[in-house]
Amino acid sequence: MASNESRNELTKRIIPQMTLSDASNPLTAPLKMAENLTANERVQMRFAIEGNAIVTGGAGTIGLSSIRALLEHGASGIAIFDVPSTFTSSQSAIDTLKKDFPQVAIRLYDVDVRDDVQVNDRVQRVVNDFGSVSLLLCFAGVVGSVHAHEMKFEEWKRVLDVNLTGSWLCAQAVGKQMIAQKSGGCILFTCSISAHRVNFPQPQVAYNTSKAGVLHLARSLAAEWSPHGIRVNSLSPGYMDTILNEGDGLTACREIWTSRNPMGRMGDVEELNGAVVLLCSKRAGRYITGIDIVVDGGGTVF
Ligand SMILES: NC(=O)c1ccc[n+]([C@@H]2O[C@H](COP(=O)([O-])OP(=O)(O)OC[C@H]3O[C@@H](n4cnc5c(N)ncnc54)[C@H](O)[C@@H]3O)[C@@H](O)[C@H]2O)c1
Ligand SMILES: OC[C@@H](O)C(O)[C@H](O)CO
Repeated sequence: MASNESRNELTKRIIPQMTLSDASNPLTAPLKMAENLTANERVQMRFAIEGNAIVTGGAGTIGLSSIRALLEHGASGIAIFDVPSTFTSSQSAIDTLKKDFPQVAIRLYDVDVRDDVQVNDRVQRVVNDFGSVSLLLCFAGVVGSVHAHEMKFEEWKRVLDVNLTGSWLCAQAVGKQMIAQKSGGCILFTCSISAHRVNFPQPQVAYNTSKAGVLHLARSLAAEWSPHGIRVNSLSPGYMDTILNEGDGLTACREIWTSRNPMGRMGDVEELNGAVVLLCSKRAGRYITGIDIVVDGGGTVF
């Protein structure tokens, strides 16, 4: 087994800009826990969220719920990336967040995650506004239920462009910034149980494929960016009780989904937040990278 030092030399030889055991890499620096803390303070510290977060699709149902969890655990700033129409429909929920966390800057950025120019521009604006970015959570996503043999190319492209290419563009723009900051970072993508097995009964070849792509995107970036102190993971929700699962024939599918779930129900978005906090916390999540957490009430066991 290669020692950390010899692995570092090897890594540097192959990819010279990488620095696995650089003292500034938060993933290899010694783990310090402050002394003289109460048990409660230790718990809080373990699950603390540190720094500023960019949250794509942050004005959507799961995005807003996750932002609340990040704020409850100490995030210092939130940049929400979403489209104008969703900012309008979620205006009152965003106002409530701002009222509940008056000490934290919560800023909105209109961005279509499919557009690399927009994505890079908005990430730069976040850096100008907040000074730095420590976390990226990608929730921006669309769903489509069309039979494969009837699907138009535009529909395939719509789903793949938002779910897979959009996740990649945001991760690349933020990852470059994190590497330049030299203080590590954390990226969390949203997959789905459909990244693991095909959704049924709704025909969702583009959606399923996009989410399986995101799963491997997370693993690939975890492998490449650990030497820069950046952890990359993904979350796979099962069927959650959200508007994404209404309309387009999906409401009728709910009975089938719940009948195939050991808990016999859909999930509440709050039930995702334990996994979100674990994966995003600098201490509790420190040795976790390249994994996917499935939160589905056991929906993938049979
Ligand atoms: N709800 C579920 O059951 C479920 C299950 C598994 C995975 N997911 C995934 O979780 C994520 C969030 O889902 P949700 O239930 O909160 O749905 P949602 O529709 O409430 O949220 C999706 C968000 O993405 C935004 N978005 C869409 N296209 C965009 C674009 N081009 N640029 C920027 N933003 C864009 C939307 O405006 C919206 O705010 C999605 O990626 C979805 O695939 C959801
Ligand atoms: O697989 C579950 C989800 O990804 C999603 O809620 C569903 O596919 C939308 O129809």
